Amino acid sequence: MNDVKLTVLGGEGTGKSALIVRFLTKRFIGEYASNFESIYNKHLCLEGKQLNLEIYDPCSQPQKAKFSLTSELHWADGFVIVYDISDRSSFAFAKALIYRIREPQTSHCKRPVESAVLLVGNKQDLCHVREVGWEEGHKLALDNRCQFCELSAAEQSLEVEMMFIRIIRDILTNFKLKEKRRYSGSKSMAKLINNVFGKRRKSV
Ligand SMILES: Nc1nc2c(ncn2[C@@H]2O[C@H](COP(=O)(O)OP(=O)(O)OP(=O)(O)O)[C@@H](O)[C@H]2O)c(=O)[nH]1
Repeated sequence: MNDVKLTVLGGEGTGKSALIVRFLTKRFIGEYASNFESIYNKHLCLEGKQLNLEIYDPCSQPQKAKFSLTSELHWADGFVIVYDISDRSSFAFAKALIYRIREPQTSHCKRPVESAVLLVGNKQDLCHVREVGWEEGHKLALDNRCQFCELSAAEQSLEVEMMFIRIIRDILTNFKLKEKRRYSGSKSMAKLINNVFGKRRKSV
């Protein structure tokens, strides 16, 4: 069974827990205790594969707090970055999170393939008090090689499920890419060794 590790990040009160619970239970629960982090497990079958999905919901960091993400960058195969379309400060925080994830891969988490990232503008039902336009979110995502969608955890169940399936599919694509690179890497290594030792055998 393939393990798929997903971290959900975003500013305080953007709806991270509501999105996760909606995906896991198809229900919307309005209030959650947010002073502890949680890892949720779900088994699902996708693209003919049995998957063990782990979703990490960190206890919220105040948006002004300095965050490192180092452990999340190590652990997660992909990220869902959530902002509230009615709260511009949560969009600025989402931008900072994306830049942190996309900054040149430092040695501590060198990855052969970029992490899969999906930017989500939540609380679309609050469009009457919207502060962040759809185009802004879409541009931020496009400019940083992320997927993008707007939705409402409060009112939409299918869209939330499709959002999670989308990021999981991207992660599975990355797994295939990594496999290919690993295989071609070992193949070229074998060729190199053969060239070196193969030649030496001939000269003896
Ligand atoms: N109108 C509306 N409210 C939402 C939606 N999603 C979440 N909320 C509300 O937003 C508030 C925060 O939701 P949470 O799921 O606790 O948000 P969170 O990001 O996990 O919160 P922290 O863990 O404190 O950062 C709650 O009052 C939810 O009822 C939505 O799609 N629409």
